[in-house]
Formats: sequence, C-alpha cells, structure tokens
Amino acid sequence: MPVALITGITGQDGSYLCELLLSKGYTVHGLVRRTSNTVRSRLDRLFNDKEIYDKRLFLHYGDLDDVTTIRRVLMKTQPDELYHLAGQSHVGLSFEIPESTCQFTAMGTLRLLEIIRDMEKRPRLLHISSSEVFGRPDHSPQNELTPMRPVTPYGVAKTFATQMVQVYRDAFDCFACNAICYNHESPRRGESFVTRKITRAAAAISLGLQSTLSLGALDARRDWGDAQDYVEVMWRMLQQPVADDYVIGTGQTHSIEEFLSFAFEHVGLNWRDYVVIDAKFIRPTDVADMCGDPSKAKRVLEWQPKGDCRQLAERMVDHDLAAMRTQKSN
Ligand SMILES: C[C@H]1O[C@H](OP(=O)(O)OP(=O)(O)OC[C@H]2O[C@@H](n3cnc4c(=O)[nH]c(N)nc43)[C@H](O)[C@@H]2O)[C@@H](O)[C@@H](O)C1=O
Repeated sequence: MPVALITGITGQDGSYLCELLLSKGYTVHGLVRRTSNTVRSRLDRLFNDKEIYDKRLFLHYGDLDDVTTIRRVLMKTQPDELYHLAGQSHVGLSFEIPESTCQFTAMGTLRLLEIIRDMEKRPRLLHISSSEVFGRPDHSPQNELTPMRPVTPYGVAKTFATQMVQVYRDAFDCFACNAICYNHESPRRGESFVTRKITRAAAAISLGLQSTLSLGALDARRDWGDAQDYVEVMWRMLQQPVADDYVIGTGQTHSIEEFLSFAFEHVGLNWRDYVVIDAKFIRPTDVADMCGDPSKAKRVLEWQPKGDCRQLAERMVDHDLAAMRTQKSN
C-alpha cells in the first residue's frame, strides 16, 4: 500500500488530495499546525469514517519552521510521496506579513528539500507552485518556459521555492516536481479569496443576511480552475518516470466582474446593486491578467481541465446557500 504525506492537509487542496489518495488505496499522513482551533471541517467526512480514520489516515502536529519535528515525522512515516501544499497562500496578506510568508512558503520548502536530500529512501516530492511566480509576463498564455518575474512578496517566496525544487532536482537528483498552479476554486475555498467571498455574499444577500459586498479592484482577470481537478494532476505528476514542472491552468480567463455576474445572476440579483469598493482590499501591486497554457500537462500527463467558470461559480453559490439555510434553521 503506497504511503503519502501531505503538508497543508486541512486546506482546500489538501483535503481533496487526501480523499483522492485514500480512494486509490494510499495510507495518508498529514502534517497539521498546532492551534487552539481543532475544527478541521474539510476533513470531517473522513474523520467520521472509522474504517479510514483508524487505519489509513493519520495526522501529525508540525510547523514548517520546526525542522526537528518534520524530520521525525518523515523518518517515522517513510512516505513514498510527499505533497507539499502548506504555506501562507494569501497574496494580499503577504504585503502585511512578508517575513512570515517567506519563512513558511520559501524557507519551509527549502527545509523539506534539505531533509529529503539526507533520507536514505527519498520520497517523491510535489511542490505546489503558483502563477504568481510570473508576475507581469510579457506574453499570454504562460508556459513552463515563461521567465519568473514576481511582483508580490508571495510571488517572490514562491519563486524561491520553485527554483529550489529545480536546483535539488538537478544538483542532488531528487525526484521533485513543481505544479505551477493558476487560481483554483471550490466550495472549500478559503473565505477571504475573492471567488468564495463573492459566492458567499451572493448567497447571503439573496437570503437577506447581508446587504453589501466590499471588494478591491475589479479589473483583474484570472484563469480560474476547479480545485478537485487540480489535485488529480498533482498525483499524476508523481506517477511519471521523470520529475518535471508543469503549468496547471485552463487556458481561459475571466474578469472579477464576470465572476460577480455568474454568482449573482444565479440567485437572480444584479451585483452592481450591492458591490462597494473598499480601498483596504486594493493591493500595492497586483498581477493583472494571468492565463496558463496547460499544453504540456495535457500532452505528458494526459490531463484535460474540466468544467467552466460559470458552472464553478454556480456550484459554489449552491453550496453556500445550502450551508446558510441549514445554519439559519438551527
Ligand atoms: C495563483 C494564486 O491564486 C490565488 O491568489 P490571487 O490571484 O491573489 O487570489 P485572490 O482570490 O485573493 O484574488 C484574485 C484577484 O481579486 C482581486 N480582489 C478584488 N477584491 C478582492 C477582495 O476583496 N479580496 C481578495 N482576496 N481579492 C480581491 C485581487 O486583487 C486579485 O486581483 C491564491 O490561491 C494564491 O495562493 C495563488 O497562488
């Protein structure tokens, strides 16, 4: 039975990946941060399945800046595959906390690479990189050869981590891959990211629970994919004979205004009646129009991005409506 270790298992991607690996017969270990909040709602379904939780899913406390503990967990679990998804992932927040963003996102990755380098039986490593590494590229769509020119603290931290993965692959022969992911969303998306903020607001406004939605700049365009679809491709990357980097996107972009329309139209409302611009959500620098070229992933990994953005937005609104209705009736 293959063994996987996931950092960031309680997040959107980590929880979907955990489900995918369990469905494929893996034993899954997850690294979780010790906080006073023990609610891990994205994993609830799995915790309630005794067969899985007792025998094939194990959580270990450990922070990315705690090398001793991470080394101990790696030595104890001896994973075949290590999916490194943890880190400070909010771009806007990275302007407020650049040091800790770099500590976790950049240095955290280097620490993992250093431990793997010393291991007798090295796990295959998947590092989740980001389209933010491209910053303001001079061509669109971007692919694996597009130069990295980040413009945000988060983008800089991800660039460091991505390039370290390449260095450890080349210099030390580690099986280490970068999944250069564009935005990917789902009903499990964190509530401070723009898509989920919008779908929750559309649901809440339609139920009379909220009256306005405060946002920052609305002109950016993003290549929004489906998170569940993206974890499948992460797994495929580690099944290849050779480690490599892949751009993971849909090749299509939408503006925030379009996403607003998808979500609000679904509940019969016009977003223009509710959105207010609040300067506190406008970033000092932002990437404008990000579009991924997934040709290599399609060709080598035989992967086809699924779904469209309107359907994704509608699915998220439906989820938020259902959750709010349940809460309201309790
Ligand atoms: C690929 C990349 O994808 C994500 O980063 P992101 O693209 O920054 O995602 P977001 O949802 O925070 O912002 C999208 C856009 O929406 C604008 N925007 C307007 N008003 C609000 C607003 O009120 N909140 C937020 N969050 N954004 C807003 C904001 O300025 C930006 O232009 C992360 O997963 C990251 O980890 C990652 O790797």
